[in-house]
Amino acid sequence: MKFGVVVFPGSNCDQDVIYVLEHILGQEVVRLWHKDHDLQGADFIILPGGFSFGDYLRSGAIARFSPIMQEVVRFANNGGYLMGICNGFQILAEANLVPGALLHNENRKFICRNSYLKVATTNSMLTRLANPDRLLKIPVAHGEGQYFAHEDTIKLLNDTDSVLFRYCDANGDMSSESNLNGSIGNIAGVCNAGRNVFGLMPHPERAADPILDNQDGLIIFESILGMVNA
Ligand SMILES: NC(=O)CC[C@H](N)C(=O)O
Repeated sequence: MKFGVVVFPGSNCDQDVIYVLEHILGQEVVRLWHKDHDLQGADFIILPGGFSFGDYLRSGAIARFSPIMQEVVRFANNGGYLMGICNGFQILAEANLVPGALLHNENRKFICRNSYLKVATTNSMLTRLANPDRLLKIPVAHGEGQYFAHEDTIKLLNDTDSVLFRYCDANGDMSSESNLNGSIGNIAGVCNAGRNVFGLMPHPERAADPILDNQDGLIIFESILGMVNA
């Protein structure tokens, strides 16, 4: 599979995701500058994490108007696969490619720590190989990660099995203390109605290299590829 990783001014997780795809998973990756208009034939586009345009106005609010987003929107509307991680998720929400919005964390603090996640569905390209009985430990690092949507949208997401991940604690408990940023329904990741656009706040690329002693994020990339990297 050929991956395209979009780089905006202020992206800072592009190289991490490229490293995982190329060196851990042996995939072909092209780096796409935000001013480009050509997705270079990529089969799967990733908007990586970071602080595009310094998070001015709102995280993702300016990047959403970068020239390449015209192509990205067209690609997604034609069924192309697209994943936004953290700032990438914020850009997808600003572009209305996934439902909902990412607000400032409830405690108004930047949160940088491991999160524990429940895989809410295996009915998605990102989670199809995951074991729903096993929690994932994946780092988060964000100031604006509180998922919010109108209650009708939340109902629709639940009814259509479109919530991918929910925050919990190390025991799988979903009480309010385990909801690290105050997201509605502990939502940490969602997909769109077409199930081809995915957004998540945790950083699976930061939990994929054996040297880090935590490869819980790898199952997301392996699910995308439809194969376990033995
Ligand atoms: N790690 C990131 O992608 C940071 C996300 C975003 N800029 C925030 O602080 O909310």
